[in-house]
Amino acid sequence: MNEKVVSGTRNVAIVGPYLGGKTTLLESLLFVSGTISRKGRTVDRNTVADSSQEARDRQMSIEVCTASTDYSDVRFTFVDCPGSVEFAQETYNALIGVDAAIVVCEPHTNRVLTLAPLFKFLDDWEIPHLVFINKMDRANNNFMDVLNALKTVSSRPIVPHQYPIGQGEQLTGFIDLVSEQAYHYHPGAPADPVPMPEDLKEQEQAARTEMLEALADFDDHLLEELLEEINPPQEEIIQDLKMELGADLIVPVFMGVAEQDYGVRPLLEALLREAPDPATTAERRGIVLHADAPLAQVIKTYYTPQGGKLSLVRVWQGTLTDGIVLNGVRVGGLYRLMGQQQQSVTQAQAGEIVALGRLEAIKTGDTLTADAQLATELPKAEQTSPVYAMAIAPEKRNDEVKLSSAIAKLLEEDPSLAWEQHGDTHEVILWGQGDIHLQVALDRLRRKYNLPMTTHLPRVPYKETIRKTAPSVHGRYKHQSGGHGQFGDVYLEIKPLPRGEGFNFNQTIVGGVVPKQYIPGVEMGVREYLTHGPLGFPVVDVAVTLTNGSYHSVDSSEQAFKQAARIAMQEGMQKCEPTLLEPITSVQVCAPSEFTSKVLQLLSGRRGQILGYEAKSDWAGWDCVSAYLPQAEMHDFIVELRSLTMGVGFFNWQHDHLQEVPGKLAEKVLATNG
Ligand SMILES: Nc1nc2c(ncn2[C@@H]2O[C@H](COP(=O)(O)OP(=O)(O)OP(=O)(O)O)[C@@H](O)[C@H]2O)c(=O)[nH]1
Repeated sequence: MNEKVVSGTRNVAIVGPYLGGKTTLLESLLFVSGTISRKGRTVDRNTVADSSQEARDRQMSIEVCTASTDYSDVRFTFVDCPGSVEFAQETYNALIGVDAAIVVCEPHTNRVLTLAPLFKFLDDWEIPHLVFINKMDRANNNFMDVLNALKTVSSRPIVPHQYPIGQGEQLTGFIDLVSEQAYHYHPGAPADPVPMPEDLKEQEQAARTEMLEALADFDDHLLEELLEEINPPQEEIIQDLKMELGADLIVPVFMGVAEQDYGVRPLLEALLREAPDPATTAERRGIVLHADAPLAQVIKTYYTPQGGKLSLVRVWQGTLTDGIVLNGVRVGGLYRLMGQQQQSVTQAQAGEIVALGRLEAIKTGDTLTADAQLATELPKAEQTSPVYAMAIAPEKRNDEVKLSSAIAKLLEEDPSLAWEQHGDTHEVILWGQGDIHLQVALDRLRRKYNLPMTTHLPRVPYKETIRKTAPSVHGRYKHQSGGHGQFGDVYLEIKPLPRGEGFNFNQTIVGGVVPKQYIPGVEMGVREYLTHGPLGFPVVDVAVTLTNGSYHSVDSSEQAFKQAARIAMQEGMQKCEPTLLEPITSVQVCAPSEFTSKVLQLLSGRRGQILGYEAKSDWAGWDCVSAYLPQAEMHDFIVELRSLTMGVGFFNWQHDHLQEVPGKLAEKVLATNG
């Protein structure tokens, strides 16, 4: 298919907190630029993005979706990203491949904290971004107050680019602070220029001065003009906005009502004028352009409902063509995506975002080259660690064999999932970022792979140990049933070991009372018994010594000694005061410092042992609390942590040690697990 020739490309991510209106904004951007003639609505489940059944069912974005539109001879590829924290990894992986990001937020000062992790990521990765304050028809906070609140979560200066005329339901238009031109919004049509409202002149001047002063911090010429009270020419201001946004020095702020297309054309115009082009982005990322050498990076992997694999890539340099071999794999199809629709293209140039077909064994984040010599890995977004688990099993037993390959594909599509088959509980555990995240994964297993699953809370992998020594326990196995019989006879010492020492087996046999060839049988019998101790759990931190025994020259065998050892263990362990052990994780919980006392309470309320807390070194205004937390208390810890911290708190964890379960609680655990 012949494609329209355009003079430039911009790849722009649409990011921001949950339900801020990102998908609606994309719909509006496609509409005002003429790519779609009728807008869909998320409630009607007919938008270009959020086109998967899993997204439509929930009326929320669950993965990145791209759509392109040509505007004034430039091809914009927008990447609509999910807002829910449970799908943040999707957003981070995609942000690596764009030239700029529009941060969509709501005009509420008390919600800006939800932007903190996103701003942090954008700042750390130096991704040029601007803010679009959406839902201005619902604003109940003053515009400048929202701006000031935004300043508290951004390390870059927040710079007004527009000023609203009216507020909330009274919103009628905006003033462009560069041209000082006022506009009147019209539903479904471009805004009309109108005279500047007299009563807003003062506020407009104040906002404009704020913008110019912020720009002048990076431009001495502009600073001089301001000091000499010279009104700088518009071209100079636009040039500064372009340079300073492109270098991620400032964050310009726009506004509107995406649902009514208010403010969307000016946003598109600003992106056209001021957003950095792909070559500038590549240069800033330190990618030295060799025009002929293809270099791309995967920012998302999809498995289509038909089962085909698509790798969404940012082409950093060179040209990709269908059939090209990248990282040793032949590309089977080149597509531009419009939500779930694929449009075949013959080639993709440096700076484009396209989907490549059938790149088996290639993962999200991978750097793709045609020439192995050039294969230096481009940096990729850090992997978020899984914090929420569910045990899963196929509804139909025969499906067990299909499960691992289906899960492998799920993980390719969504690298923030993880899975394990637990060694002790034998459960298949699916790990992710929260309940919705895992429910989406289960829906995909059912729909795409015809694998309906049952779920339950993962069992806590309790273990047990002993408190006392049994110095000499006797086990005798004697069996006579025709032919030759079975005879094994042992004395064992069972002793507790310090925590974390595991298990060891010794023998102090003298005079061959238990012949050497039978001793491995004894150890086997002991080990087998210890997989399931008197309380029903695997036994740890125990030493068993074979001290004595006897044998029969005809009837003894390794098997008989194994049985004898089991008998001794069964009897002896009861005398050793078995006790229940629970896994304790070491957690690091991070949240804005205003929530630290709540985090401490949350941990203590869940039997956590606080080890201390300190300011998070790489994040001003955030604290990290270190603690030991019983794994039994971790299941919905993230849910409560998020609800206490406006959704921004997170934690990392790892198994640390085993610890005795306190008496009363142990009784409860044994009553429910026994
Ligand atoms: N009043 C008002 N509502 C809006 C506006 N823009 C979007 N909405 C509504 O806000 C809700 C969320 O919009 P979406 O576009 O799905 O939000 P989103 O940011 O894409 O959602 P996620 O990607 O799931 O985080 C929908 O009900 C929209 O109709 C707006 O400008 N004004």
